[in-house]
Amino acid sequence: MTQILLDNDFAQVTAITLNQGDSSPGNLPAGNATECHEGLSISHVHCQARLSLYGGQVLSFTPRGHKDVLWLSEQASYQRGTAIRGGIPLCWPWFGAHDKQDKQIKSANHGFARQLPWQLEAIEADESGVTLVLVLEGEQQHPLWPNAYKLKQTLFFGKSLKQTLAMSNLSPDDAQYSTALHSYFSVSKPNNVTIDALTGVNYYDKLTGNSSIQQQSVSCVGEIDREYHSSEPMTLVDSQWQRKITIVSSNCQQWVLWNPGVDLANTMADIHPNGEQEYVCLEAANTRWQALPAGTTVIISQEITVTKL
Ligand SMILES: O=P(O)(O)OC[C@H]1O[C@H](O)[C@H](O)[C@@H](O)[C@@H]1O
Repeated sequence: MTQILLDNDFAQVTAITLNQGDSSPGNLPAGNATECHEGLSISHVHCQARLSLYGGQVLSFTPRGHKDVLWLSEQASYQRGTAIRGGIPLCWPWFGAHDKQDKQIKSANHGFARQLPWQLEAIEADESGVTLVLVLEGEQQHPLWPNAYKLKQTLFFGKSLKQTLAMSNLSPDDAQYSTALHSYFSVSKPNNVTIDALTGVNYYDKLTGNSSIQQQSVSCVGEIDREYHSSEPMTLVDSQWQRKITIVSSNCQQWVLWNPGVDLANTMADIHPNGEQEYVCLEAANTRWQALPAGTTVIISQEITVTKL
């Protein structure tokens, strides 16, 4: 039975179950996976959206009159111990592979926050949109990051999507974090996408290990995996779908541009055939260690807006 969590003049929020094969916003899945995650479906006059409590992960955001802004794999796994492929995974408390990773201590790529169940703390809705607060708290979660911590994610779904992540170090010891709001943007084809604001920006190419300056307009066609050192707003223009997605971040020093390309995607069980032709990841990130002193809170955020060309 569908549980309605909020129902007022402006919005309805319902609890849903997510499992494999379910990629349509707001629908109850008919899949037959052995495991599944709890999710929320949001319907507001300005948008439809969906998220997973596992990972505290936004999966879909569809402002009225537009296609979904986010891409979600049809073969995403909804099993514990794996991350959900698509939407906006939260990479925390480290981005990518932990640099102290060794054979003794295994460390998941992109940290543990995207593979833990978050708690829903609050829901509100008014004429401008729906606000949700999700929380993840823990201590001794991982040998490489034992500090007591609290993450508070505030999501506003309206004409735009506003995402704020407050990271608190609750322990008496200083810590460091790196992070990314790892957005998978749904596009007609990576080849049809331009991101002019990356031109002229210094970047580190994870595939070659070299740093360079982006001389011409960047191609979003994979395989590409780069950290651009810029905190400027980005606009991803899709010439075929005649729309642009603008992302404004705060307190993030990099943008990560990633698409696996066909050969790597074919080795990834959770990307459906040709799925890599349907998205570009542009991630608001702090890819290098940042201070998170004992007893402090650091906040990062992004706002995502889609408009017709
Ligand atoms: O497969 P995942 O662990 O979700 O990582 C997917 C990708 O995320 C980021 O964009 C990184 O820059 C890539 O190096 C990585 O391959």
